[in-house]
Amino acid sequence: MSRNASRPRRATPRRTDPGRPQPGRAGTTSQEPERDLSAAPLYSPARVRDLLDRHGLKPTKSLGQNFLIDGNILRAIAEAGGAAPGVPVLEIGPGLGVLTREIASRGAQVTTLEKDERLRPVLAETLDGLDVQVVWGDALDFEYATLPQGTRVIANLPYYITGLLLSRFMRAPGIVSATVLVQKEVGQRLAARPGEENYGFLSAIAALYGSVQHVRDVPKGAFLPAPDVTSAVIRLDFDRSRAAPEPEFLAFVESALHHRRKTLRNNLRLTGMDGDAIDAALSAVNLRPDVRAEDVSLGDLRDMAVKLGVIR
Ligand SMILES: C[S@@+](CC[C@H](N)C(=O)[O-])C[C@H]1O[C@@H](n2cnc3c(N)ncnc32)[C@H](O)[C@@H]1O
Repeated sequence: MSRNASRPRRATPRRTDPGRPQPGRAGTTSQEPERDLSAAPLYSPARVRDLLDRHGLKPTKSLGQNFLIDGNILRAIAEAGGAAPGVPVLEIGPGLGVLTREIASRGAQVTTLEKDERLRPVLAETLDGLDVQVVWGDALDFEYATLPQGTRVIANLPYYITGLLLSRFMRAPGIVSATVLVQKEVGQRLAARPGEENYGFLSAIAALYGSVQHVRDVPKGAFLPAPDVTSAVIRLDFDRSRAAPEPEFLAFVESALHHRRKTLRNNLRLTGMDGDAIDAALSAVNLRPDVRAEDVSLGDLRDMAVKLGVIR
C-alpha cells in the first residue's frame, strides 16, 4: 500500500477540545439558531452529525461506515484492547477518529489505516494534537509483517472484510492481540469449539493461533447509521510462542471443514484424495468413518494430516 502516511501536527494550545466545532461555523445560516456543541463529547450523535454536515459527507455503506456514538462502548474496546502508554496500536478504519482519539489519549502509539480519502480534513480536525500516524490506503494492501513486536490491534472493523483482516492479523508475527468489533455471528463462530453449532474454519484458525474472548455484545443503536446486524467486541490473543501452523495444514483444515455438516470423509474426497487412504487414516486415528467434520478436534485433524502425508 502507498505509505502515504500523515501525522496530524502536534497541538498548539487550544481553548477547546480539538475537533470541537466552533458554534455557528459552516453549515449554519444567519436564520438558523446556532447550536453550541462544545460541551458534547466527540462521539455524541450531535457532534458526529455536525462533523459529517460540515465536511459534506454521507457515510458510505459499501465501506462499512457505521460510526460509533456510544462512549461506554468506546471505552470498553480501548480498555479490553490494552491501550496504554507506549503500547503500539494498529487501528483499521479510523472513520471520524472517535475510537482513535480514545486509544491515543490513553498514551498508546497509534497507527491507523484509512481507505476513504474524503476523511482527510475530518481526521486533521479530530486528531489534532494527538500522536497518531494515519496511513491512507487499502488495509488489505498493508504490510502487516512490518509491525513492531507487541502490536495490539484495536478497531471497529469494516465488516465486509472482517475474515480477510483477521487472517492477516493472525499471520503477522508482531501482533499479539486483536480487539475488534465484528458481527455478532462472526464473534460466535470465532469462539466456537468442535461439536458446537457455530464451529467452522474461522473457529479452527482462531484456535490454532491462540484464544478468543467475547468481551461484550453491542446493540445496533451504538452506531450512526445503525447497521442491520448486532455486533460484538471480541478479543483474540495470539500465542507467538507456538510454531505457526504450516500452510499445508491450514489448507487441509479449510478443506476438512469446507462443508461443516458433511462427513470428514466426504469433505476430503472432494479434494481428490483417495477413499481407501482416508478410511485407513480415519481408522488409525480412531475416528468413525461417518464422523462429521465439525465434530473432529484439531489434534485429530493434525493426526489425520500426518497419516495422509499432508504434513510430517
Ligand atoms: C465501521 S467504520 C469504523 C469507523 C470508526 N473507527 C468508528 O468506530 O466510528 C469502518 C472504517 O473503515 C474504513 N474502511 C473501509 N474499508 C477499508 C479498507 N479496505 N481499508 C482501510 N479502511 C477501510 C471506512 O472508511 C471506515 O472509516
